Amino acid sequence: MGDKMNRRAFLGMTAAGAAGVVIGDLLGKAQKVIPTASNKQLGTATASAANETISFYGAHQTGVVTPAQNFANVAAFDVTTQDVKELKELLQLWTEMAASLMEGKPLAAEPQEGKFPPLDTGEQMGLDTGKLTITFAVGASLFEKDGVDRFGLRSRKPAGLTEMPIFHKDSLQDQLTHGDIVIQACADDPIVCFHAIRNFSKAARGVAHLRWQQTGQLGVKSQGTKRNLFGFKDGTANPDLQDEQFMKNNVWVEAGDGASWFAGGTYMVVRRIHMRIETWDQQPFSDQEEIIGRQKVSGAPMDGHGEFDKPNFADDSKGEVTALDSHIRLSNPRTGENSERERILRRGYNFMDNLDNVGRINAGLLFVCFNRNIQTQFESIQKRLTNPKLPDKMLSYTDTTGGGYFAVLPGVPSKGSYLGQSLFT
Ligand SMILES: C=CC1=C(C)c2cc3[nH]c(cc4nc(cc5[nH]c(cc1n2)c(C)c5CCC(=O)O)C(CCC(=O)O)=C4C)c(C)c3C=C
Ligand SMILES: [Fe+2]
Repeated sequence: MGDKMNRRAFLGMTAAGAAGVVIGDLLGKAQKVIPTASNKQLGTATASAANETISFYGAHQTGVVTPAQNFANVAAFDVTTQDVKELKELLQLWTEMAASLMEGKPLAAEPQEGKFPPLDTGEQMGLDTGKLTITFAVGASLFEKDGVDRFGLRSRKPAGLTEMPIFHKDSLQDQLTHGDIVIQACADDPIVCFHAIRNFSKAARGVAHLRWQQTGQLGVKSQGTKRNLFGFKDGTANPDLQDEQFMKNNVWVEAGDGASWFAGGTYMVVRRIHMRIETWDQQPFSDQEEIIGRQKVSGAPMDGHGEFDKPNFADDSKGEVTALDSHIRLSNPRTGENSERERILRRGYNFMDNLDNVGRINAGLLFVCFNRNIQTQFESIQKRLTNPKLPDKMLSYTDTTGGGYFAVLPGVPSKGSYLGQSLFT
């Protein structure tokens, strides 16, 4: 009850958002900041000269073509309300919150009047926003669950948005898989990411709750392409983030692709891939390179010298230089016209979650990729990697335990609009 009233109060306060007032401004004016010793000393996040912020507003959401920040927190929610009005209100509230957080503004610096918990939990105060991006996406279950058209949205589901299938050798755990809504928070500070997810969850109480969440990180001061936990450079063959033509062709959904409300969105694939670190660490150096299909130190292809040299598979049809079942050769055989059309934008993070229940290191890759068509891009690649007749050599060293398929909502063009607005109109 308290939470519901709290959210209503928040929404009431932000009703002015529709008239173009952002939460941070509004709360900044409506609620005075107590000049405690700590915030006097630290100031608000926006006060820092080094504070780099990214605008929430635009035709596309951020966190897709944004260069990967050092930390990520990806969280999936189950929507518990059956009332579409409450779902819409939650998306409106999250819109205002996300815009404010990305600007480095606190949601509120002060307890509310009366006996309510503070609107902002506060652990980010004094921290740089760290280029925080917050990306919202929805799963197939939001449109239809167990055959039920829960919110009258069944007919709006983009055709390519299915529940993530179980691929060969997958070990999906229900509590780490799927979800009605996913929020990806990325920033150069892990507490900033955590703070965002925590406050979205807090604001959702009674309407949606966390189903799973996964943190991830990259090397903080590494030079060049970051490495995964097998010790290889990961991202070398990724498209150039400045390549707008590639993003238009392979990442952003267009109105003609199907559901017109989804234009400007993209499909997000998440795979929580546990890596059998202890087994991998016993493999000879040369075997590790053969499995990946690249040189470990430089990241160069097996037949090249520099990281960005192009492998020449055409002159190696028997796989004597780059094994036919190496990871890069199966991921991108570089034959036929499909190769370019199939290309995805990868944006993964390493995860390190202590030990599992039998004492093995519980670490791996939080694989995230964005693509315009899951079936002809991600799935086409994934099916080659998991083809039982010639599986990716790397498959013996990984177990995929969670993730899902999600539709990243189109961007919010300006203040006063909200996430998913086109879905409801
Ligand atoms: C289905 C898509 C992919 C999954 C799942 C996947 C998992 C995965 N990958 C690595 C490590 C590397 N991957 C590399 C390249 C690469 N991987 C995919 C796709 C998937 N990977 C693609 C499309 C490519 C690019 C292929 C190309 O065009 O050459 C590399 C090489 C360096 C690079 O280009 O990034 C590494 C290393 C791990 C560890 C992993 C799961 C745990
Ligand atoms: Fe890969």
